Amino acid sequence: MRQLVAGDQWIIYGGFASLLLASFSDLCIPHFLTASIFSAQSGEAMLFYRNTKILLLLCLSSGIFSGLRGCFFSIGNMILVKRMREMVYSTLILQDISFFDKKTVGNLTSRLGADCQQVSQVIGNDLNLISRNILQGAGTMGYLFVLSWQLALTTLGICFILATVMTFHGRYQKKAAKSIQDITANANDVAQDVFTLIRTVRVFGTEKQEYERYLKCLKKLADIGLRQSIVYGLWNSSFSIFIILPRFVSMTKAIAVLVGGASIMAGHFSAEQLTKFILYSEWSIFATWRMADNWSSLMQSVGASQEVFKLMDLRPAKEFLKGGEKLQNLTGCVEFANVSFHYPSRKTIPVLENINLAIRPNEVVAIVGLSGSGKSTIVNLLLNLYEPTSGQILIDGFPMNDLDKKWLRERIGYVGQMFTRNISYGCTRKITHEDVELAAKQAFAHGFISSLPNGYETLVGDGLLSGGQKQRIAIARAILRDPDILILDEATSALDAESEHYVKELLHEFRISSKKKRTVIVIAHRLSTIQSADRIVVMDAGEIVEVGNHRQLLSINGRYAQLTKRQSDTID
Ligand SMILES: Nc1ncnc2c1ncn2[C@@H]1O[C@H](COP(=O)(O)OP(=O)(O)OP(=O)(O)O)[C@@H](O)[C@H]1O
Repeated sequence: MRQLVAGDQWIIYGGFASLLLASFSDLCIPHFLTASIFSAQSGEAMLFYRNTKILLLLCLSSGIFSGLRGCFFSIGNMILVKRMREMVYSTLILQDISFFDKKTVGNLTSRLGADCQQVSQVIGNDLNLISRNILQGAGTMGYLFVLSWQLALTTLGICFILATVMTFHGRYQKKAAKSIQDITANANDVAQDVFTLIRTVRVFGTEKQEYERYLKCLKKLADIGLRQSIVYGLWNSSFSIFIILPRFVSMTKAIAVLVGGASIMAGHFSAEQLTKFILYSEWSIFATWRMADNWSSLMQSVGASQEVFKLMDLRPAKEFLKGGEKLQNLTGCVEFANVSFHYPSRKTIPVLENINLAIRPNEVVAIVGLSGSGKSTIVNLLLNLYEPTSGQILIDGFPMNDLDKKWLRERIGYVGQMFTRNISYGCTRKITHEDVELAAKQAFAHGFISSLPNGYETLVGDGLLSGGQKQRIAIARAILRDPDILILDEATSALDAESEHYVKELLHEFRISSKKKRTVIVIAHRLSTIQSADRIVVMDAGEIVEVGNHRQLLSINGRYAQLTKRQSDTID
């Protein structure tokens, strides 16, 4: 064994000072700034080993990785924002809009929050720590083999056992994390649902049931959390078997002292080498353990981020992939040629069957029929929210698929059943405040808008306006867009009789007085509102059963006549 020589005391003092500084700096100064110089490992190193090159290298690598950690955190945060952006964008432009029929808003917002954070955790923390520990573990293990391959094999065996337990533990954590994220998303769904429908909940007195529904999700979460803790405890105890009370009594140390002591007695090994060996082996085991810990965290993140990646991989709608043709002049001729359709979420149930319908420019066509007969689905296809399963839709004689979808949508005005957004929403042409006000006046919305505290600057939320007011805003929006094809889907259902009368007149004038041709498609349950339409299309169970004007349809005494009679009976 090497004797202490002059100057060694400075190494010992330096070691102590370094350890003190390391403890102090860990408390007061960001770790990554100090770790490279004053890490606890370098203090230990100076105390016990003098300047071994490998040790310095390890300390340096530890420092560099600690330093890099700050950068990784920033990168992680940047990636978090990027992932959130990508997820929202890919969801907004996705081709299969029926995705939203399966996923709820609460579910998506949960993915956006918790799941995206997990993705950033992988990048910002886990990957960096794992690579640091792999480097440290491999470095120390290499040096252990240089010191004594027999003793190194003992340490390698322990590391191998830890790595095996780590693999199983990691797999479990990945599964558990996925379940946790899914259940959290469900819990968010329940909460969102209840808060959105709070009026219904109050009216029906179902507060307790809703609370219990939420509690059920939380209980599931607590169960998984408990199982996770037990598994983590088992994993930790497997480590403690090898390192009991870290740094004091160690099983590895005991084995090393036993085998190493025998080697020293036999003169194959020096005491200095044994000391180095014990500390290096401890270091390599700690590196394996830390790696395993980070691995399980990585697996948790991977499990939790699966849904985010699935969302980002959604196929975007065609209009976001390719342009398509823009017609110079759109006359508003719409033709459904043998169109059949079923919703992607209900593939076995046909909603439209062999629809053939040609709508001429400047024509007002009303679509009527019982609830669920497929009226809104026709509009959904025309708005290109879905694609026909067979057949095609032609616009001015061009297959709709070949046209630039964004351009086409700008030319379609849509007044839906309940849609709350400001008047200028989605209007691409240049407009002034006067244009907005004029449209609002024409739609009989100016009066109530002016009485709002912020007037035209009001942000329109769901709870602010009545059904009729929302419809008037939607009509004003359609007027402002000045579309070539106007679709009114139950656009006047919530209006009082007087407003409805004026709005109907306005829409009529809007079509006639305009210099350009404008096609109007109206869906209405109240048949009195569509009597003046040029043609009325009667639908039943996804098929067109009658076409003609009001008088013609009454004279054939078919489905339309039946519907009209039932409605007038109800009124009487
Ligand atoms: N997103 C959807 N996913 C699956 N099925 C749907 C979807 N939307 C509508 N359906 C189904 O398609 C059929 C036609 O619905 P659609 O909304 O077109 O009827 P409608 O005639 O407009 O009814 P209403 O007059 O009540 O608005 C119905 O059976 C309905 O259940």
